[in-house]
Amino acid sequence: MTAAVVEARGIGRVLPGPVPVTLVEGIDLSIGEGEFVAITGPSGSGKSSLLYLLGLLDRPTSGTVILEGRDTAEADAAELAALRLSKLGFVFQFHFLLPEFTVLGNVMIPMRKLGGSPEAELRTRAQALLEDLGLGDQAAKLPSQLSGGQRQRVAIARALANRPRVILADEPTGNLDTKSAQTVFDIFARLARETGTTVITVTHDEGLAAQTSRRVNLVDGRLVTPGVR
Ligand SMILES: Nc1ncnc2c1ncn2[C@@H]1O[C@H](COP(=O)(O)OP(=O)(O)OP(=O)(O)O)[C@@H](O)[C@H]1O
Repeated sequence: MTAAVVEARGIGRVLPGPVPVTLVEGIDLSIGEGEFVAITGPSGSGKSSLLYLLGLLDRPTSGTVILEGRDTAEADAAELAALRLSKLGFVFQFHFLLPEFTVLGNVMIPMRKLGGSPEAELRTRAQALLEDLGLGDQAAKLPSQLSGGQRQRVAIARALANRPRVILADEPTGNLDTKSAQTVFDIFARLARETGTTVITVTHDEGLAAQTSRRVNLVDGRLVTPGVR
């Protein structure tokens, strides 16, 4: 078996307060290279919370997340930010593209942040990513000139900018029509299959979840095996 890319060891997240709120608890997971995983479960079951923990956007209050064999429990905020920038790519329900930047400019933002390559090389790589996602002729446009489905594909290109090991997506099709939603899942499946990128996506769409290679089902913040209560 190949080594895990992302591993959760007994992770839980409790929001402190007079009445503490448990978002997730006791999650053990090991996700390998090129897996395409759907996190499913009823509304409020903790899907987004789990995704944020796996994506190092939030810290567990118990347990730990291991990324490519590295225990992130001791990492400080700057180290977590560096890991997110270089190893992870995020796609959300809303595209969060910067409206004043062109499509190409948006894809180049994480590349510039990471640095280390000449501008011309970044430009070429961003253009190639857009072409790969069927957006080659949209590079000079502003996000406002694109359709919702195209904007989400730009957001995927931006998530792929620094060649992440893992793409984490939170209801990436929640705002899209059926056809655009299918395109997003086709892209994810191809990325996983052809490039070995691990894709972890939250979805409440059963038809889309069925297209992934693995389901992680949550009920009340805990993992359950589908069909077993
Ligand atoms: N900041 C917060 N304060 C209080 N409760 C919260 C907070 N964040 C999340 N919760 C609660 O924790 C639970 C898990 O939330 P989470 O968003 O992870 O669930 P989800 O499965 O992604 O839900 P949905 O499908 O509706 O997006 C929910 O009951 C939610 O209301």
